Amino acid sequence: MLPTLFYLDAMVNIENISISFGNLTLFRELDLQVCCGESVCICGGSGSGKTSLLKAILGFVPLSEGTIKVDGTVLTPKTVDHIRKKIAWVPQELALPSEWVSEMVRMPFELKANREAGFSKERLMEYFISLGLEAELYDKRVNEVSGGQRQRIMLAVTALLDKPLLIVDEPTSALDPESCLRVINFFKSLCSKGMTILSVSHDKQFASGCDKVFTL
Ligand SMILES: Nc1ncnc2c1ncn2[C@@H]1O[C@H](COP(=O)(O)OP(=O)(O)OP(=O)(O)O)[C@@H](O)[C@H]1O
Repeated sequence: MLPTLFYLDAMVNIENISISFGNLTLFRELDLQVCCGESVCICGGSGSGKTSLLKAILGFVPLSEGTIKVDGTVLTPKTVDHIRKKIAWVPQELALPSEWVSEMVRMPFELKANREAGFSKERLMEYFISLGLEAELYDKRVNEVSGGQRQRIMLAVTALLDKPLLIVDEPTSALDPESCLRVINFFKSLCSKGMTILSVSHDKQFASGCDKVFTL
């Protein structure tokens, strides 16, 4: 009975997957389980396939073998839209085409997969405080905020989407140790509310603040 219970509690269940691009095989027969409410960080050398693994969970990169289940649903072309609705995704390079921060923070709520989520400036401001962001940033132009501020603004927005699974690529790459600690604590508070977080990072400080580290 125990294995069944374990799988019921897995938010992400990756079994025996391999990913290749033409002749380039990134990895073979990989298994990974991420339980509900857990924060897991994927580490590994540059080019080892960390981002490709995240994209495979979102259905953007095909598998050459194996299966991925998200919240109990096997990822297939038929289920991919349903699965994407459960995921808030923060890519490494964020280029949202907005002039103002106040516009940029609303853009993810206009996507088809996020229509059920409601934007709340009040909650966003609470997340700004947790992440050490000044409220005034909300009324600035996007080109007036730093890379590290933009990174944390997008983490706050993504949390606001209220999805069960948050997938983040290099959340602290532009942050100093103090801001990194704020992100670690922010993620801990999201996990304590039941959110599951899967991230990719080269940052040892960030990785040490996650529940588990998986090396690719
Ligand atoms: N769509 C694609 N088509 C062909 N090759 C690709 C594609 N996407 C990624 N690759 C290649 O796959 C390899 C792994 O890329 P990936 O971005 O997953 O690595 P990574 O571990 O996240 O790297 P980094 O730490 O440098 O960000 C790289 O050699 C990359 O060039």
